[in-house]
Amino acid sequence: MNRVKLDYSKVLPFVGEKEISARREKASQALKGLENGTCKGSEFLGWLDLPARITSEELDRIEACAARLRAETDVVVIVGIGGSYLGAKAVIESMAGSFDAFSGTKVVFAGHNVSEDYLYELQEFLKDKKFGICVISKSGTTTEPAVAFRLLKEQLIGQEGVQVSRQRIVAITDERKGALRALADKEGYQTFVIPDNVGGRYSVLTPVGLLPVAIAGHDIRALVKGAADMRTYGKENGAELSATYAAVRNALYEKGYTIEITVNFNPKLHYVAEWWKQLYGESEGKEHKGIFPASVDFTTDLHSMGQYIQEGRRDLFETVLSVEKTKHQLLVPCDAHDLDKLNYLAGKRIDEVNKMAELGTQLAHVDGGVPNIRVVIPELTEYYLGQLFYFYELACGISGGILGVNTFDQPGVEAYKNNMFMLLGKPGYGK
Ligand SMILES: O=P(O)(O)OC[C@H]1O[C@](O)(CO)[C@@H](O)[C@@H]1O
Repeated sequence: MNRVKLDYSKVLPFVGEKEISARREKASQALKGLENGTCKGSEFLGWLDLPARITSEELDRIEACAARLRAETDVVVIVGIGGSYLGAKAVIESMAGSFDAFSGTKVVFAGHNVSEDYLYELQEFLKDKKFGICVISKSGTTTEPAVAFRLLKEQLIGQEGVQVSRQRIVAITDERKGALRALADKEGYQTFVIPDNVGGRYSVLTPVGLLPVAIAGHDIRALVKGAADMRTYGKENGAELSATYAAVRNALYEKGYTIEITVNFNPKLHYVAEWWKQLYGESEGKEHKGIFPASVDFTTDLHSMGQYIQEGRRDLFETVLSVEKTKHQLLVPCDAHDLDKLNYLAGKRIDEVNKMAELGTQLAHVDGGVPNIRVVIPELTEYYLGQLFYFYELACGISGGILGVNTFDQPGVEAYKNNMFMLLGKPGYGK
């Protein structure tokens, strides 16, 4: 099986194999805790075998719903925040053409902020369009998507009437409880279920990620297959890939490298890093512990963040997402006058320039004292994204186990919500 690979050779000048092996033992213990359900937060382990559990009938149902919405609408608004939008956004941004949005995109996002101008401008954009809404919330009560959904539902009813709106709204939420479940059942919306035992940041392979990706016209069966193959591969070798990444990053953390920067050299991966930041930040940032997840887009950000990474505080390490094969081919043109002195590149693939920038940057940052992990993705397809998602999910479960936190809860997210509710005068939240 051609697969995602891990190269931690550029970490060894900072932490030796012995230190990494010591964490591998902890990783094996953490993996056992996941596999036999004895870890903290074990009520949220539904993601572990999710890829194999997804039935062809469920994929059929998701694809049929996507086809219906694609046929009936000009655009579908995906309403959700955190894990209820980042997985879908990551796949869609990775698979879409860089300028597709300018030639009529099929999906737009809302509910991932509570910006008045964003929502106003979205409503203006939708005024002359036949649109659908895919509203996603596991709890069914998160404020940002709820505000966006209230606005968009009202607009859809205003533009198309109640009956049509009921056909154009699909809800993805809890099977039985929550405000969105109650509303969807009352209005008769088509619904899909987020399994109780799958947390939001682990839900990309549930309808949360799969339906928006299918609406956008991408291959959800390949996405699931990639994740399933990575699960199978892991079962055959003690989750070697994920356990190694977890062991290496924890060995670095224990040596004072407390910030991990996920780097891409392909801008389409920007939202994969955003998805990764929630997965790792919300899983590990507890008890005043955890590696802070950051991200940069190279070589773009080498012209903004490059100085800090090269010569700032030495508490950083990088994980570079490297896509081996580009989708297209393009050569540097030759110029008769060569006034820009670029003819030394003439005839070379643009990707060769990018790959040498990647290697040159890794070498410079290692020389500057920044350990470098490299995750190699054969090519940017739904299949390899599925592998990558599962690799990161399993590694996160293991890494949180090594850190000793409950990887699967997120108590800290309630603090801002309670203050916001109190400040907004929500009943029962005091003054
Ligand atoms: O799907 P929901 O319940 O609206 O939650 C959205 C996001 O908000 C969080 O609960 C944090 O507030 C994340 O864990 C989750 O992915």
